[in-house]
Amino acid sequence: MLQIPIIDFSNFASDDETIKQIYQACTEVGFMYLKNFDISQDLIEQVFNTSKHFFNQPLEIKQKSAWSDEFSNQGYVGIERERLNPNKPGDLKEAFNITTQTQQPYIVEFFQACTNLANQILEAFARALELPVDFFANNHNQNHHTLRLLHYPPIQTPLLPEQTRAGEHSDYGSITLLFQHDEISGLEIQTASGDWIKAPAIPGTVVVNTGDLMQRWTNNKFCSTKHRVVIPENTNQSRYSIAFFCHPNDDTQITCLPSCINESPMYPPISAKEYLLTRLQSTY
Ligand SMILES: O=C(O)CCC(=O)C(=O)O
Ligand SMILES: [Fe+2]
Repeated sequence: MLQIPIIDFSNFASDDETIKQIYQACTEVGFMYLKNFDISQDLIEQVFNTSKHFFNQPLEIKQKSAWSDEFSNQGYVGIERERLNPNKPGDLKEAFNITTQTQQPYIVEFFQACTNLANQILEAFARALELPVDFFANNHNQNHHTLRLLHYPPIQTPLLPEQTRAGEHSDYGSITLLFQHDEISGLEIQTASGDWIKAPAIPGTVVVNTGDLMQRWTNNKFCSTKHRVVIPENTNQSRYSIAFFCHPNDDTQITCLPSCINESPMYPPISAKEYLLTRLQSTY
């Protein structure tokens, strides 16, 4: 049975064994849990508190900072507005997208901490693929990342057929860091054989998954695994999570890496910006 590995990240810079584990996770699962990474649990807790405080406000207040378009891709996204699976009903969640323009103190600090961790992970990926260590990080230095606070409210209305908290999808960017809270899980990932396995919250860890652009870049060596958030048994509880979506620089051409190609590349080159805009346009 396929499992999502838990990898100790503390010695990533010097330990080849860590790099091997990361390579295996990216090629076989597309998901991993990291523990002993450099973001304090206190800071993560502060951001969850900020998130709860924000979503607790009346809808009229939240709507004042409503998401307006995929070009700025920031602000409040109301319940059922987004369909991560465009063929299914709207997702039973609300979200707040944050880019580098935000001023809120804990958020600014957390955004920076996530950027640093993402760069370390990108460095580990480069080593795993025997590329120059700063290959991926150099293509991510213009800060096009998005931090997303997510709230899945208690289910109060009857569900539409096949409606869920987040429809099955793969992430669009290069990597995603996902912080889960409490025991109220629901995150599931799809294995190559099509089964769904649970990805519960594990205290002290961050979930890391590789997105579509990383899959393209590596010519399918690293997998962009489908995942979803299902309705829990106890429908009265809220679920909170925080996702940090890493995006390469807008003008980075995502061209299959020669070292990952056996016969011919599986994808034509595409700029990171063009790919992300196309995907965002299909989900709102
Ligand atoms: O909330 C979660 O656990 C996952 C959310 C997710 O997959 C996404 O927003 O892309
Ligand atoms: Fe996702």
